[in-house]
Amino acid sequence: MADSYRLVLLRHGESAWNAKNLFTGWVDVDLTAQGEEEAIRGGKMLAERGLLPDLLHTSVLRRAIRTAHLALDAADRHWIPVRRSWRLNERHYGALQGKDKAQTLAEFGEEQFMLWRRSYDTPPPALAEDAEYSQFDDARYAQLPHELRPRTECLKDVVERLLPYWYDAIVPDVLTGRTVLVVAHGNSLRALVKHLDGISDDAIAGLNIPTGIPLLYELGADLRPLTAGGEYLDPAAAAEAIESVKNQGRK
Ligand SMILES: O=C(O)[C@@H](CO)OP(=O)(O)O
Repeated sequence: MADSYRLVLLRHGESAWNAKNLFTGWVDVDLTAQGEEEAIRGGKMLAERGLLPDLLHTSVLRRAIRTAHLALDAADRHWIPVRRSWRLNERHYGALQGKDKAQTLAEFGEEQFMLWRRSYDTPPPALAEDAEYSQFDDARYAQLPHELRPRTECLKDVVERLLPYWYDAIVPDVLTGRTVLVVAHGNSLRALVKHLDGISDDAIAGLNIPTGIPLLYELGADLRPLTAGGEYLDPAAAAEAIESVKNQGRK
């Protein structure tokens, strides 16, 4: 058995709706030109640190799939095996999908806005199955039993749907001793980091993940981080970007 294992987490680069400040969730928006640059830069950081991924896991959303491709291409690792799962998708934002964050804050006030954005167990109102920004009948979820298709999710729901994939698909890859890259989303990665670092339901509200900056976790034999919180490959850029994610919605 190896002494330690390597896991790299990467949030997709800036998306079109990140740039417009809209709640996104499961809406399948693309990267902006800046998001593409972030992805390429993320891949270069991996190569410069000698952290060449051997195996890739992504969500089934375009912004994560394209970020992974651009990053791996930049690191000359575009050929590695990949598995994708809806369980790595962004948190489903319910009826907030497509809504402007600043307008939502102005309409509902700071407390409700932050409860919806960052509380562990308060989901936004459910989205009707036939609403404009519903993914209920999207072909990529056709194999998913009706009752598993979310209409809204809080972070607790994300932890519960993500962990089976962590244990059944990602952990076996990590235990091979190869470098595993997971490209996903702000809130699905918050759910994974909560699990890895054992962060409390209250404290997770204060944790934000920046776009496009690889986060390295060295895990011990018990699959717990050797360094709490892992290591951002560009800590200064990460600190700055974390502040801006935290303040989204505020002018
Ligand atoms: O809109 C979303 O899906 C997420 C990530 O962009 O937003 P937030 O950071 O507000 O949870």
